[in-house]
Amino acid sequence: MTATQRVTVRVPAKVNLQLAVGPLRDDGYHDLVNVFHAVSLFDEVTATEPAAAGTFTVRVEGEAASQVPADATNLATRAAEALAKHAGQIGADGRPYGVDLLIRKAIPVAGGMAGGSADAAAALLACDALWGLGLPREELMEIGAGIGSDVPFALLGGTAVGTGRGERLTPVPATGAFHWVFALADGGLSTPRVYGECDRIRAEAGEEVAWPTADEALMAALRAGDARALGAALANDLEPAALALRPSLARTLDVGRDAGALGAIVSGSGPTCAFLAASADHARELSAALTAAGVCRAAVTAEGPVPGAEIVP
Ligand SMILES: C[C@](O)(CO)[C@H](O)COP(=O)(O)OP(=O)(O)OC[C@H]1O[C@@H](n2ccc(N)nc2=O)[C@H](O)[C@@H]1O
Ligand SMILES: Nc1ncnc2c1ncn2[C@@H]1O[C@H](COP(=O)(O)OP(=O)(O)OP(=O)(O)O)[C@@H](O)[C@H]1O
Repeated sequence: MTATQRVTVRVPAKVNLQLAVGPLRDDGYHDLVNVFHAVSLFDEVTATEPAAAGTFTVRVEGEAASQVPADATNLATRAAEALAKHAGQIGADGRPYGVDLLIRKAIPVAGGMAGGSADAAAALLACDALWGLGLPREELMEIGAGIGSDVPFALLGGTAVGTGRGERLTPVPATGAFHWVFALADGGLSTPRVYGECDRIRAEAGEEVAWPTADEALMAALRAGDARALGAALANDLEPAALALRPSLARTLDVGRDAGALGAIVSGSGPTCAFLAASADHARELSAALTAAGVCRAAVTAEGPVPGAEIVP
């Protein structure tokens, strides 16, 4: 261990600007073109030296804490244990690596905004610092990919295209800031269930599943910082599946569109819905309209892109 006794990392949620889902692979995953965008809705993960060397514990605070497992299945704990294994289990001082993790949750749970993946990414960065490993971020991203497809992006942040199962990332140059509103839903949706429903809908329609490709109009909108063009280009192949599993989301999307959103989309596997606004003021208006219509548990505003996981000084 180093002299550092406690490290806190702040980590953003994501929204998928384009989620093109290709054919189902033999390993149960789908090849994707996944345009990730990090937004200013953050979890915080604090890593502290454990009372007993070699132990891994986790506590969760926040409104949704009861929905998050506080045991070895927590994605943050799994990430810390994977990092300890990667580093050879025993520190330079001869003691086995271990950590007490505290997660302060603000990202909706099972909401399609990669909250669990964000916590895993934060735990990797926090334990790397706590244990004095100093691994390059690329190496942490590789370890993260073993925990979940969305984990590497939470370490990278900004806007990036993910290929493969979403873990192979290329940053996308984007100009300016985009203003978002997120309509949070009661309860979550299971990611494997939503992918399964997507496969079922496609099989029923007898569709040939195309190889996913990046949308050039979307890339141009990002380069130009053109919110109107970006709003028109937002696309999510998982949306029909999320709507089939949670039909009430159709009305949430309609209310946002009617209130003048530049784009309205289910975020990732849902059930959070994302709305692109023209300005910060417009985002506040949209948020008020969604709340007044009673089509969400809560509406929150955020900006993107923001950096990936960062140590809080
Ligand atoms: C929906 C998204 O959040 C969009 O960014 C991601 O694709 C899901 O990423 P994630 O939650 O990190 O997912 P993982 O933990 O890697 O995988 C969970 C499950 O989702 C499905 N899955 C995930 C990623 C992918 N490219 N194809 C899939 O079919 C698989 O059933 C997999 O068993
Ligand atoms: N640290 C964590 N935070 C939230 N959920 C966790 C965590 N660790 C494990 N989980 C479990 O993972 C499930 C999915 O949580 P998560 O919030 O990551 O979903 P999501 O945002 O829909 O994911 P994605 O957008 O990556 O598909 C939860 O229902 C919970 O049981």
